[in-house]
Amino acid sequence: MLGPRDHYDLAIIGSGSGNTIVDEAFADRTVALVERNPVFGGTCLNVGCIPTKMFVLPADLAASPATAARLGVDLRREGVDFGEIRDRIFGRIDPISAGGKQWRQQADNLTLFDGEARFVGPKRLRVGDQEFGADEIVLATGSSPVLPDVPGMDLPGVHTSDTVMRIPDLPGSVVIIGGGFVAAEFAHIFSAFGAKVTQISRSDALLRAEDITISRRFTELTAERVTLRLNQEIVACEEGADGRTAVITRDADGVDYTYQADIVLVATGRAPNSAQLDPAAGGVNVDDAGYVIVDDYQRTTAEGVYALGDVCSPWQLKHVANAEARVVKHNLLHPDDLIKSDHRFIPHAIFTDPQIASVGLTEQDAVGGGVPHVIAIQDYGAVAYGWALEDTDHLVKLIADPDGGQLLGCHIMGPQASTLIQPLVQAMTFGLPAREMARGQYWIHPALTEVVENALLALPLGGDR
Ligand SMILES: Cc1cc2nc3c(=O)[nH]c(=O)nc-3n(C[C@H](O)[C@H](O)[C@H](O)COP(=O)(O)OP(=O)(O)OC[C@H]3O[C@@H](n4cnc5c(N)ncnc54)[C@H](O)[C@@H]3O)c2cc1C
Ligand SMILES: NC(=O)c1ccc[n+]([C@@H]2O[C@H](COP(=O)([O-])OP(=O)(O)OC[C@H]3O[C@@H](n4cnc5c(N)ncnc54)[C@H](O)[C@@H]3O)[C@@H](O)[C@H]2O)c1
Repeated sequence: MLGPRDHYDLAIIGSGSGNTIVDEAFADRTVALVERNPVFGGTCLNVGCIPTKMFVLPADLAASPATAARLGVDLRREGVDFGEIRDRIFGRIDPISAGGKQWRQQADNLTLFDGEARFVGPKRLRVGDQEFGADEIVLATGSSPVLPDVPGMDLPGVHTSDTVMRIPDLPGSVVIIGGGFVAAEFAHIFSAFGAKVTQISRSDALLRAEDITISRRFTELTAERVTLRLNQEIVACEEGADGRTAVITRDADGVDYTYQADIVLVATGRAPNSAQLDPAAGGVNVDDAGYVIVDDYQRTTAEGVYALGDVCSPWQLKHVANAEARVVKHNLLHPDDLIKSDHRFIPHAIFTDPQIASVGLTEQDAVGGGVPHVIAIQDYGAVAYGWALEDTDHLVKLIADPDGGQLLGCHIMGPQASTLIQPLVQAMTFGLPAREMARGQYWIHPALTEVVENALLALPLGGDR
């Protein structure tokens, strides 16, 4: 490893997507890489996308007896070995994280700093008692869970997604606070594993940022699997009976309720890790929500300082952080030929039950923004593979421009949604109109992709189908 120096060519703060930038193309540059967490590799690898999805797959299997029964197959869930699942997941992830750190420590042009970085002046950083400057700096410090400002959030039974995947045993009961992505995924995981789940949301529907049809139907389906309490504010968490934790809530009429559970998962959003950087000292401006302000080239307001990922991207998605890291990498290597980030058609998927995937405008966006549009809703149950699934609940909803038929928004809820959405993302990104997409290619019969084909054909665009 390169010993600490007073000056580097490049400093990168954060070992998540920031760690993907430096490769052999940077061999002639001195690099400082700073990570405050002893665990290397950031959120996605250690406490985010990867371990959650590794829990979701066994949860899907654990939930499958109910689906199988509808099809005349008697599957029995004999049990879920939570400890075995947890240890298998982290037995795989932890060595990848440790290996990534070791690899960086061996690089002869890079110093790995263990500690929290902050600006002490323009292009000048402090980590612990060490101070150094850098010609260029990349802020890739991610985001952290935000907890409601109520008493009891520090009780031992209260978890966030950072800690809940390493608990010793499967809890008998879980209260989940929140109605967003994290809450949806963990409600599926814990309920499928057999825990009694109570989900509490302060609003009247789950996943309210999704298209209104999806949000409403998902809320109804969730209420069949977990105890769902809507329109309740969190008042406090307290120590409950028998070592459990009590969650106190209040409804719109001022009536208080108490829910007791073995553990509480707080999933009330994430905020960018910018304040600890003392960005003002480095000339870096942040917005009211704390996001570092960047231009299309990922440049901050301070010359030579770039930012990427959750610290500057309200989308808070790994594929966005990675794409922005590729832009920053290019721009560091080619200062005379800068490229822009493309934030036009960013998809996301929520790996809950049922899966949800989406890209582009929702119906409420289109209506609210006065955007001319037509809509098609295609049920899974109306295509051949949907018959095989005996599907009754799931759908594809498309929103398109009535002139020209360009797709404006695509929303899928049901099996394989995260995969089915990809050709629609492709069509939007490359400007392929709906009719041409439907009729300009073969669709494998009777694959589930026919639900996308039929949704495209159902758009009221006029002309021949
Ligand atoms: C439970 C969960 C599930 C998720 N699932 C998905 C998913 O399925 N798909 C998806 O696209 N996205 C998912 N996400 C979001 C995804 O994990 C993030 O968008 C992504 O990891 C952000 O990457 P990043 O590089 O910006 O930040 P991070 O990966 O968080 O990296 C930032 C790093 O910077 C370090 N750091 C912060 N401040 C400092 C400082 N001052 N000095 C030094 N180091 C610092 C942090 O310790 C951290 O290691 C999930 C998130 C969570 C929480
Ligand atoms: N599959 C994926 O891509 C995936 C999975 C998990 C997380 N993520 C990313 O991580 C981000 C954070 O996830 P999240 O679920 O924590 O946030 P979120 O923004 O998706 O949902 C937060 C929820 O908490 C509620 N809330 C906020 N403050 C509250 C309060 N004080 N009291 C009660 N409820 C409150 C909100 O109304 C909302 O329902 C997501 O936005 C997403 O970008 C992505």
